[in-house]
Amino acid sequence: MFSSKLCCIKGFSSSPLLALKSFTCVLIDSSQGQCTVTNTLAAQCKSKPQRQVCKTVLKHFDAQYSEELGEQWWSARDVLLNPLSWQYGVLLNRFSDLANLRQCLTGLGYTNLLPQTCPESQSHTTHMHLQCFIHRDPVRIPTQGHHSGWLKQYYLLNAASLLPVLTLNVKEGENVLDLCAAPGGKSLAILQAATPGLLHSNELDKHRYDWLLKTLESYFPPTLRHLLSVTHLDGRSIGSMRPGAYDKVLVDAPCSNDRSWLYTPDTHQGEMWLKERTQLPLLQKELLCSALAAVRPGGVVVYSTCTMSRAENQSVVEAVLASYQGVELLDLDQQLIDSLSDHFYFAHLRPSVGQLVIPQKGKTWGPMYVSQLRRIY
Ligand SMILES: C[S@@+](CC[C@H](N)C(=O)[O-])C[C@H]1O[C@@H](n2cnc3c(N)ncnc32)[C@H](O)[C@@H]1O
Repeated sequence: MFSSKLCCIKGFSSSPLLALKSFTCVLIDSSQGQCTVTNTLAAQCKSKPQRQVCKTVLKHFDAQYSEELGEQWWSARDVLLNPLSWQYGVLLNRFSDLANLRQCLTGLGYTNLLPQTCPESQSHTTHMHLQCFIHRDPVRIPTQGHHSGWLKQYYLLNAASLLPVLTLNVKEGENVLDLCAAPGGKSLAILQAATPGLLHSNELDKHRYDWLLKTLESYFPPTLRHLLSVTHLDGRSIGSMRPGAYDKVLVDAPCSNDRSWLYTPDTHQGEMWLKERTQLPLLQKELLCSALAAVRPGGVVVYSTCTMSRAENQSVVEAVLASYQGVELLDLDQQLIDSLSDHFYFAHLRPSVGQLVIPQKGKTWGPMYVSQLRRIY
Protein backbone atom coordinates (compact mmCIF):
# COMPACT_ATOMS: atom_id res chain seq x y z
CA MET A 1 0.00 0.00 0.00
CA PHE A 2 1.38 3.42 -0.86
CA SER A 3 2.08 5.74 2.00
CA SER A 4 2.35 9.47 1.57
CA LYS A 5 3.86 12.15 3.82
CA LEU A 6 2.38 15.47 4.67
CA CYS A 7 4.69 18.18 5.94
CA CYS A 8 3.61 20.96 8.26
CA ILE A 9 5.90 23.97 8.43
CA LYS A 10 5.91 25.28 11.98
CA GLY A 11 3.94 28.47 12.31
CA PHE A 12 1.83 27.99 9.19
CA SER A 13 -1.48 26.33 8.69
CA SER A 14 -1.68 23.16 6.63
CA SER A 15 -4.32 22.39 4.05
CA PRO A 16 -3.92 18.85 2.80
CA LEU A 17 -5.75 18.12 -0.42
CA LEU A 18 -5.70 14.37 -0.34
CA ALA A 19 -7.45 11.83 1.84
CA LEU A 20 -5.74 11.29 5.17
CA LYS A 21 -6.04 7.55 5.60
CA SER A 22 -2.56 6.62 4.43
CA PHE A 23 -0.74 9.78 5.47
CA THR A 24 2.15 10.31 7.79
CA CYS A 25 2.45 13.88 8.98
CA VAL A 26 5.88 15.45 9.05
CA LEU A 27 6.62 18.50 11.13
CA ILE A 28 9.41 20.66 9.77
CA ASP A 29 10.97 23.25 11.98
CA SER A 30 13.16 24.76 9.29
CA SER A 31 14.80 27.24 11.64
CA GLN A 32 16.37 24.35 13.56
CA GLY A 33 16.93 22.21 10.48
CA GLN A 34 15.00 19.39 12.14
CA CYS A 35 12.36 17.19 10.59
CA THR A 36 10.24 15.30 13.06
CA VAL A 37 7.87 12.59 12.00
CA THR A 38 4.72 12.76 14.04
CA ASN A 39 1.32 11.20 13.73
CA THR A 40 -0.25 13.46 16.33
CA LEU A 41 -0.77 16.17 13.72
CA ALA A 42 -2.93 13.87 11.64
CA ALA A 43 -5.91 14.59 13.82
CA GLN A 44 -5.61 18.33 13.06
CA CYS A 45 -5.50 17.87 9.29
CA LYS A 46 -8.83 18.09 7.51
CA SER A 47 -9.18 16.38 4.16
CA LYS A 48 -11.16 17.57 1.14
CA PRO A 49 -13.64 15.14 -0.40
CA GLN A 50 -12.32 12.93 -3.20
CA ARG A 51 -12.86 14.48 -6.62
CA GLN A 52 -15.17 12.86 -9.15
CA VAL A 53 -14.17 12.28 -12.76
CA CYS A 54 -16.48 13.90 -15.34
CA LYS A 55 -17.51 11.04 -17.65
CA THR A 56 -18.37 13.38 -20.56
CA VAL A 57 -14.88 14.88 -20.59
CA LEU A 58 -13.23 11.48 -20.15
CA LYS A 59 -15.15 10.04 -23.11
CA HIS A 60 -14.08 12.99 -25.25
CA PHE A 61 -10.43 12.62 -24.17
CA ASP A 62 -10.50 8.87 -24.84
CA ALA A 63 -11.64 9.43 -28.41
CA GLN A 64 -9.27 12.32 -29.18
CA TYR A 65 -6.12 11.29 -27.34
CA SER A 66 -6.14 7.61 -28.25
CA GLU A 67 -6.15 8.77 -31.88
CA GLU A 68 -3.45 11.43 -31.34
CA LEU A 69 -1.18 9.70 -28.82
CA GLY A 70 -1.95 5.98 -29.27
CA GLU A 71 -0.82 3.76 -26.37
CA GLN A 72 0.77 6.74 -24.61
CA TRP A 73 -2.72 8.06 -23.86
CA TRP A 74 -3.83 4.95 -21.97
CA SER A 75 -0.85 5.09 -19.60
CA ALA A 76 -1.26 8.88 -19.14
CA ARG A 77 -4.96 8.26 -18.45
CA ASP A 78 -4.13 5.84 -15.60
CA VAL A 79 -2.14 8.61 -13.88
CA LEU A 80 -4.70 11.36 -14.51
CA LEU A 81 -7.44 9.18 -13.02
CA ASN A 82 -5.41 8.55 -9.86
CA PRO A 83 -4.81 11.90 -8.07
CA LEU A 84 -3.27 10.04 -5.14
CA SER A 85 -0.30 9.23 -7.39
CA TRP A 86 0.37 12.84 -8.42
CA GLN A 87 3.69 14.43 -7.53
CA TYR A 88 4.25 18.07 -6.51
CA GLY A 89 7.31 20.24 -7.06
CA VAL A 90 8.63 22.71 -4.47
CA LEU A 91 10.13 25.78 -6.16
CA LEU A 92 12.36 27.61 -3.66
CA ASN A 93 12.24 31.39 -3.43
CA ARG A 94 15.82 32.69 -3.54
CA PHE A 95 14.68 36.06 -2.14
CA SER A 96 13.32 34.59 1.10
CA ASP A 97 14.98 33.36 4.26
CA LEU A 98 15.42 29.68 3.37
CA ALA A 99 17.13 28.87 6.68
CA ASN A 100 17.45 25.07 6.69
CA LEU A 101 14.59 24.34 4.33
CA ARG A 102 16.84 22.72 1.70
CA GLN A 103 18.31 20.43 4.34
CA CYS A 104 14.83 19.52 5.62
CA LEU A 105 13.56 18.69 2.15
CA THR A 106 16.63 16.57 1.45
CA GLY A 107 16.10 14.78 4.74
CA LEU A 108 12.55 13.96 3.65
CA GLY A 109 13.84 12.37 0.45
CA TYR A 110 13.43 15.34 -1.89
CA THR A 111 16.03 15.89 -4.60
CA ASN A 112 16.75 18.84 -6.85
CA LEU A 113 15.16 18.56 -10.29
CA LEU A 114 18.01 20.49 -11.88
CA PRO A 115 21.75 19.91 -11.66
CA GLN A 116 23.32 22.68 -9.57
CA THR A 117 26.74 22.53 -11.17
CA CYS A 118 26.81 23.62 -14.74
CA PRO A 119 30.01 23.27 -16.81
CA GLU A 120 30.95 26.31 -18.93
CA SER A 121 30.13 24.42 -22.11
CA GLN A 122 26.45 24.02 -21.23
CA SER A 123 24.18 26.58 -22.79
CA HIS A 124 21.49 26.47 -20.10
CA THR A 125 23.03 28.47 -17.28
CA THR A 126 19.61 29.41 -15.85
CA HIS A 127 19.65 26.07 -14.00
CA MET A 128 22.09 27.58 -11.54
CA HIS A 129 19.68 29.72 -9.51
CA LEU A 130 16.46 27.84 -10.09
CA GLN A 131 15.88 25.25 -7.39
CA CYS A 132 12.91 22.95 -7.58
CA PHE A 133 12.73 20.01 -5.19
CA ILE A 134 10.84 16.92 -6.20
CA HIS A 135 10.00 13.62 -4.53
CA ARG A 136 9.58 10.28 -6.25
CA ASP A 137 6.49 9.62 -4.09
CA PRO A 138 3.27 11.67 -4.10
CA VAL A 139 4.36 13.77 -1.13
CA ARG A 140 2.76 17.17 -0.71
CA ILE A 141 3.76 19.90 1.71
CA PRO A 142 1.24 22.64 2.55
CA THR A 143 1.03 25.97 0.79
CA GLN A 144 2.19 28.97 2.83
CA GLY A 145 -0.25 31.73 3.75
CA HIS A 146 0.10 35.37 2.68
CA HIS A 147 1.58 37.60 5.42
CA SER A 148 2.18 41.21 4.52
CA GLY A 149 5.89 42.12 4.69
CA TRP A 150 7.07 38.49 4.71
CA LEU A 151 8.38 36.62 1.65
CA LYS A 152 7.18 33.07 1.10
CA GLN A 153 9.87 30.40 0.97
CA TYR A 154 8.45 28.16 -1.75
CA TYR A 155 5.78 27.76 -4.42
CA LEU A 156 4.14 24.42 -5.16
CA LEU A 157 3.79 23.52 -8.82
CA ASN A 158 3.75 20.80 -11.42
CA ALA A 159 7.49 20.55 -12.08
CA ALA A 160 6.85 20.28 -15.85
CA SER A 161 5.71 23.94 -15.67
CA LEU A 162 9.38 24.83 -15.43
CA LEU A 163 10.10 23.51 -18.92
CA PRO A 164 8.81 26.67 -20.71
CA VAL A 165 10.86 28.86 -18.35
CA LEU A 166 14.02 26.78 -18.82
CA THR A 167 13.47 26.93 -22.58
CA LEU A 168 13.08 30.72 -22.42
CA ASN A 169 16.53 30.76 -20.77
CA VAL A 170 16.35 34.36 -19.56
CA LYS A 171 19.73 36.03 -19.06
CA GLU A 172 20.57 38.80 -16.58
CA GLY A 173 19.28 42.17 -17.75
CA GLU A 174 17.01 40.93 -20.55
CA ASN A 175 13.58 42.47 -21.12
CA VAL A 176 10.94 39.79 -20.77
CA LEU A 177 7.20 39.67 -21.37
CA ASP A 178 5.01 37.03 -19.72
CA LEU A 179 1.91 37.54 -21.86
CA CYS A 180 -0.61 35.38 -19.94
CA ALA A 181 0.81 35.45 -16.46
CA ALA A 182 -1.74 34.71 -13.71
CA PRO A 183 -1.53 33.25 -11.15
CA GLY A 184 2.18 33.96 -11.62
CA GLY A 185 4.00 30.63 -11.30
CA LYS A 186 6.08 31.15 -14.42
CA SER A 187 6.81 34.83 -13.72
CA LEU A 188 8.06 33.69 -10.36
CA ALA A 189 10.23 30.96 -11.91
CA ILE A 190 11.69 33.50 -14.38
CA LEU A 191 12.69 35.69 -11.43
CA GLN A 192 14.33 32.70 -9.74
CA ALA A 193 16.34 31.88 -12.86
CA ALA A 194 17.76 35.35 -13.51
CA THR A 195 17.27 39.02 -12.72
CA PRO A 196 15.78 40.54 -15.87
CA GLY A 197 16.16 44.20 -16.83
CA LEU A 198 12.37 44.26 -16.90
CA LEU A 199 9.74 41.59 -16.37
CA HIS A 200 6.38 42.63 -17.78
CA SER A 201 3.70 40.24 -16.48
CA ASN A 202 0.30 40.62 -18.08
CA GLU A 203 -3.10 39.09 -17.37
CA LEU A 204 -6.50 39.80 -18.98
CA ASP A 205 -8.85 38.54 -16.29
CA LYS A 206 -9.27 41.09 -13.44
CA HIS A 207 -9.67 38.57 -10.64
CA ARG A 208 -6.63 36.62 -11.85
CA TYR A 209 -4.69 39.88 -12.32
CA ASP A 210 -5.25 40.63 -8.60
CA TRP A 211 -4.05 37.11 -7.80
CA LEU A 212 -0.93 37.71 -9.94
CA LEU A 213 -0.15 40.94 -8.04
CA LYS A 214 -0.45 39.08 -4.76
CA THR A 215 1.85 36.28 -5.94
CA LEU A 216 4.54 38.74 -6.99
CA GLU A 217 4.19 40.66 -3.72
CA SER A 218 4.51 37.43 -1.72
CA TYR A 219 7.73 36.29 -3.36
CA PHE A 220 9.62 39.34 -4.65
CA PRO A 221 11.31 41.93 -2.38
CA PRO A 222 10.13 45.57 -2.51
CA THR A 223 13.69 46.72 -3.33
CA LEU A 224 13.53 44.94 -6.69
CA ARG A 225 9.92 45.72 -7.62
CA HIS A 226 11.03 48.47 -10.02
CA LEU A 227 12.07 45.59 -12.31
CA LEU A 228 8.44 44.49 -12.58
CA SER A 229 5.61 45.89 -14.64
CA VAL A 230 2.22 44.22 -14.12
CA THR A 231 -0.62 45.00 -16.51
CA HIS A 232 -4.22 44.04 -17.05
CA LEU A 233 -4.49 44.00 -20.87
CA ASP A 234 -5.66 41.78 -23.67
CA GLY A 235 -2.40 40.09 -24.65
CA ARG A 236 -3.48 40.22 -28.31
CA SER A 237 -2.93 43.98 -28.32
CA ILE A 238 0.52 44.11 -26.70
CA GLY A 239 2.37 43.22 -29.93
CA SER A 240 1.04 46.33 -31.68
CA MET A 241 1.40 48.50 -28.54
CA ARG A 242 5.06 47.56 -27.92
CA PRO A 243 6.54 46.23 -31.19
CA GLY A 244 10.02 44.70 -30.88
CA ALA A 245 10.33 45.80 -27.23
CA TYR A 246 11.34 42.50 -25.61
CA ASP A 247 14.27 40.07 -25.82
CA LYS A 248 12.10 37.13 -24.77
CA VAL A 249 8.35 36.52 -24.64
CA LEU A 250 6.51 33.68 -22.93
CA VAL A 251 3.03 32.74 -24.16
CA ASP A 252 1.68 30.32 -21.57
CA ALA A 253 -1.62 30.25 -23.38
CA PRO A 254 -5.14 29.78 -22.05
CA CYS A 255 -5.93 26.17 -22.97
CA SER A 256 -8.06 23.18 -22.11
CA ASN A 257 -6.35 22.24 -18.87
CA ASP A 258 -6.53 18.44 -19.13
CA ARG A 259 -5.91 17.74 -15.44
CA SER A 260 -8.58 20.04 -14.05
CA TRP A 261 -11.14 19.58 -16.86
CA LEU A 262 -11.22 15.87 -16.12
CA TYR A 263 -12.54 16.75 -12.66
CA THR A 264 -15.19 19.23 -13.80
CA PRO A 265 -17.81 19.20 -11.03
CA ASP A 266 -20.85 18.75 -13.28
CA THR A 267 -21.62 17.34 -16.70
CA HIS A 268 -23.18 20.58 -17.96
CA GLN A 269 -19.97 22.51 -17.19
CA GLY A 270 -17.98 19.74 -18.88
CA GLU A 271 -20.09 20.06 -22.04
CA MET A 272 -19.69 23.86 -22.02
CA TRP A 273 -15.92 23.56 -21.77
CA LEU A 274 -15.78 21.06 -24.61
CA LYS A 275 -17.70 23.55 -26.79
CA GLU A 276 -15.37 26.41 -25.79
CA ARG A 277 -12.43 24.16 -26.58
CA THR A 278 -13.04 24.55 -30.30
CA GLN A 279 -12.58 28.35 -29.98
CA LEU A 280 -9.22 28.18 -28.19
CA PRO A 281 -6.87 27.62 -31.17
CA LEU A 282 -7.91 30.94 -32.74
CA LEU A 283 -7.19 32.85 -29.50
CA GLN A 284 -3.91 30.96 -29.08
CA LYS A 285 -2.78 31.86 -32.63
CA GLU A 286 -3.63 35.53 -32.04
CA LEU A 287 -1.68 35.56 -28.77
CA LEU A 288 1.32 33.89 -30.41
CA CYS A 289 1.27 36.42 -33.29
CA SER A 290 1.11 39.26 -30.78
CA ALA A 291 4.12 37.79 -28.94
CA LEU A 292 6.08 37.58 -32.20
CA ALA A 293 5.32 41.24 -32.88
CA ALA A 294 6.42 42.18 -29.34
CA VAL A 295 9.79 40.39 -29.51
CA ARG A 296 12.79 42.09 -31.16
CA PRO A 297 14.35 40.60 -34.31
CA GLY A 298 16.63 37.80 -33.08
CA GLY A 299 14.53 37.42 -29.91
CA VAL A 300 12.80 34.24 -28.78
CA VAL A 301 9.15 33.40 -28.11
CA VAL A 302 8.21 30.30 -26.12
CA TYR A 303 4.69 28.95 -26.57
CA SER A 304 3.33 26.55 -23.94
CA THR A 305 0.08 24.91 -22.82
CA CYS A 306 -0.94 22.33 -20.22
CA THR A 307 -3.02 20.28 -22.64
CA MET A 308 -2.14 17.29 -24.82
CA SER A 309 -4.46 18.51 -27.58
CA ARG A 310 -2.76 18.61 -30.98
CA ALA A 311 -5.15 21.37 -32.15
CA GLU A 312 -3.92 23.67 -29.32
CA ASN A 313 -0.26 22.66 -29.60
CA GLN A 314 1.46 21.61 -32.83
CA SER A 315 -1.37 22.86 -35.08
CA VAL A 316 -1.23 26.37 -33.55
CA VAL A 317 2.53 26.60 -34.04
CA GLU A 318 2.35 25.20 -37.58
CA ALA A 319 -0.39 27.64 -38.57
CA VAL A 320 1.55 30.64 -37.22
CA LEU A 321 4.77 29.51 -38.91
CA ALA A 322 2.88 29.23 -42.19
CA SER A 323 1.33 32.72 -41.94
CA TYR A 324 3.94 34.84 -40.11
CA GLN A 325 6.92 36.09 -42.13
CA GLY A 326 10.46 36.00 -40.73
CA VAL A 327 9.97 33.40 -38.01
CA GLU A 328 11.73 30.05 -37.53
CA LEU A 329 11.05 27.07 -35.30
CA LEU A 330 13.90 26.18 -32.92
CA ASP A 331 14.51 22.74 -31.43
CA LEU A 332 14.49 22.61 -27.66
CA ASP A 333 17.97 22.28 -26.16
CA GLN A 334 18.83 18.57 -26.31
CA GLN A 335 21.03 18.74 -23.18
CA LEU A 336 18.06 20.15 -21.30
CA ILE A 337 15.75 17.40 -22.57
CA ASP A 338 18.33 14.73 -21.70
CA SER A 339 18.86 16.13 -18.20
CA LEU A 340 15.11 16.11 -17.51
CA SER A 341 14.38 12.71 -19.04
CA ASP A 342 15.04 10.91 -15.76
CA HIS A 343 11.99 12.71 -14.34
CA PHE A 344 9.79 13.73 -17.29
CA TYR A 345 8.31 11.49 -19.95
CA PHE A 346 8.58 13.18 -23.36
CA ALA A 347 5.85 11.94 -25.71
CA HIS A 348 6.55 10.82 -29.27
CA LEU A 349 4.80 13.52 -31.28
CA ARG A 350 3.43 13.33 -34.78
CA PRO A 351 4.15 15.86 -36.26
CA SER A 352 7.24 16.47 -34.17
CA VAL A 353 6.81 20.19 -33.53
CA GLY A 354 7.87 21.13 -29.97
CA GLN A 355 8.00 18.80 -26.98
CA LEU A 356 5.16 17.37 -24.91
CA VAL A 357 5.60 16.06 -21.37
CA ILE A 358 2.84 13.61 -20.48
CA PRO A 359 2.22 11.88 -17.14
CA GLN A 360 3.31 8.27 -16.84
CA LYS A 361 3.57 5.94 -13.85
CA GLY A 362 6.46 7.13 -11.63
CA LYS A 363 6.86 10.28 -13.79
CA THR A 364 3.53 11.94 -13.18
CA TRP A 365 4.53 15.45 -14.32
CA GLY A 366 2.67 17.22 -17.12
CA PRO A 367 0.82 17.59 -19.39
CA MET A 368 3.01 20.43 -20.65
CA TYR A 369 3.60 21.32 -24.28
CA VAL A 370 6.48 23.66 -25.22
CA SER A 371 7.76 25.02 -28.49
CA GLN A 372 10.26 27.74 -29.26
CA LEU A 373 10.28 30.25 -32.14
CA ARG A 374 12.81 32.88 -33.13
CA ARG A 375 11.97 36.09 -34.92
CA ILE A 376 14.55 36.41 -37.69
CA TYR A 377 13.62 39.91 -38.88
C1 LIG B 1 -2.39 28.87 -18.49
S1 LIG B 1 -2.90 30.30 -17.68
C2 LIG B 1 -1.38 31.07 -17.28
C3 LIG B 1 -0.66 30.46 -16.12
C4 LIG B 1 0.56 31.26 -15.68
N1 LIG B 1 1.47 31.46 -16.78
C5 LIG B 1 1.29 30.62 -14.53
O1 LIG B 1 2.30 29.93 -14.74
O2 LIG B 1 0.87 30.82 -13.38
C6 LIG B 1 -3.46 31.32 -18.97
C7 LIG B 1 -3.90 32.70 -18.52
O3 LIG B 1 -4.19 33.48 -19.68
C8 LIG B 1 -5.22 34.38 -19.33
N2 LIG B 1 -5.77 34.92 -20.59
C9 LIG B 1 -6.83 34.48 -21.32
N3 LIG B 1 -7.00 35.24 -22.41
C10 LIG B 1 -6.04 36.19 -22.38
C11 LIG B 1 -5.69 37.28 -23.22
N4 LIG B 1 -6.40 37.54 -24.34
N5 LIG B 1 -4.65 38.07 -22.87
C12 LIG B 1 -3.94 37.82 -21.74
N6 LIG B 1 -4.22 36.80 -20.90
C13 LIG B 1 -5.25 36.00 -21.22
C14 LIG B 1 -6.16 33.53 -18.51
O4 LIG B 1 -7.02 34.32 -17.74
C15 LIG B 1 -5.18 32.71 -17.69
O5 LIG B 1 -4.91 33.33 -16.46
